[in-house]
Amino acid sequence: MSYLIFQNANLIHSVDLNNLQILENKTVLVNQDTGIIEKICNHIDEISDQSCINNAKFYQLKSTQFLMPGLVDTHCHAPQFFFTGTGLDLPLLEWLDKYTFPCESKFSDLNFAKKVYEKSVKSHLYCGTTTICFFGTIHLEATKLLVDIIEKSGMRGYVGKVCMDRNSPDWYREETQKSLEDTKNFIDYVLSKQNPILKPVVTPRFAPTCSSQLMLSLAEISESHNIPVQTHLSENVNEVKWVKELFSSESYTAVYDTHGLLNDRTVLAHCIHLEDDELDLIKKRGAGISHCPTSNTSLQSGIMPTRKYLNKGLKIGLGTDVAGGFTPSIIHVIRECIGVSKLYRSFVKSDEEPIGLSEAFYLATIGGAQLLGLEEKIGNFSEGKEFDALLIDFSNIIHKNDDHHEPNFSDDHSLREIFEKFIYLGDDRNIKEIYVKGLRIL
Ligand SMILES: O=c1[nH]c(=O)c2nc[nH]c2[nH]1
Ligand SMILES: [Zn+2]
Repeated sequence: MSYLIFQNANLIHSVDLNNLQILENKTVLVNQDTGIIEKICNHIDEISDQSCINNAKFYQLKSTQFLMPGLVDTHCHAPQFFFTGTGLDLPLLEWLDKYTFPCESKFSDLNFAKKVYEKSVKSHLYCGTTTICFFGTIHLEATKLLVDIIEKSGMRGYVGKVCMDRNSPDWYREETQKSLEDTKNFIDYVLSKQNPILKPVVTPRFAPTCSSQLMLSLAEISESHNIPVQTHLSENVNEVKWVKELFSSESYTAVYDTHGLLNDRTVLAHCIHLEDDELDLIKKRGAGISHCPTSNTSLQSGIMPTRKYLNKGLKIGLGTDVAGGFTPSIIHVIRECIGVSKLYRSFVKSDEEPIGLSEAFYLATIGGAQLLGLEEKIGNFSEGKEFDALLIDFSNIIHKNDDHHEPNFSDDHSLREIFEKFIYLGDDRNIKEIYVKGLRIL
């Protein structure tokens, strides 16, 4: 057995939605073979098994450093990295036609796919994302390649081959049967890797581009393999109207439910314009929501009423939704989550408390883990969980604006303040090391 022992470690993590715990000067014992955090204590003497200590690699952390859980991105499009930061002048349906479908159609070319996917995966990892839930494209081989690239990176990856058999250009659309066969082949491919940190996801793009037959059969595949589902729900008012027309349905959420796609493994991106009965249905089925505020602002989609959903007890994680969202950074999405909920309070509902920093951080870690069914494994530093962590250093970084980045831990600022500064002012340059399941991957 090999072990890691961190000494003088400051740890910052969420215990629950309202409880950000800051632990100073701890000793952390991680078993690198299992990836599990075996002990968090005040002093190495409290580790009773001497063989752990004899087989350990020691890290002495500085007072300017802290460990926080790896970030969870619960909704993102790997191919759209190609046009991130461009084409944000249109709302959803027009944006899909003008920018998204033309870009994604290029992933039939595996050389192009390799080039983009390597950069896409790296860009998320560098921002501190250790678990990511990706949409690929409709192409089987390119989406398999995406899985290979994630595996090589060492990240935890949930990946779906996109399914869509109508209402898109004929050069970016599948035959229903081929979509189903490729989905099954994709699932077999990922499962055959027997890699516990990789999971296939059944991925109907969204109701407008999926026939009833496709969605019903995808639901069966998800059920028979016990595999998660990801899709988009209620992002844009014209989209909602279109879905109601296409399916003569009382609600958008009911469309997924009547096709068997709503269950406790389902990740629903956006969920902005939902009626109360739709929220009740999502809750009843145990499905959860990926909140993507950066994207929602960029595509003029609206503001998700996060406080209301939290009060309902819905599962919520955060998503970058690149390239509707322009940044691969979940840290940035934390800021946006707080920012849009303040706007919501100012302009929509003055009696709803905005989301605070501790809560947004919870959503980016434990919330995301819950949404992906990983709450027993990751999300914080409880003993017995797997060690997915970022080592943050707020010193020794050459930033052009050093005034922001050279606080003195012990003299001028509390650890809590340093943490807040990192969330609002920090970036990938402050992320010194990244661990997944006990292994250093960056
Ligand atoms: O933000 C989004 N990005 C997409 O690619 C997409 N497809 C359907 N609905 C979508 N929403
Ligand atoms: Zn999306």
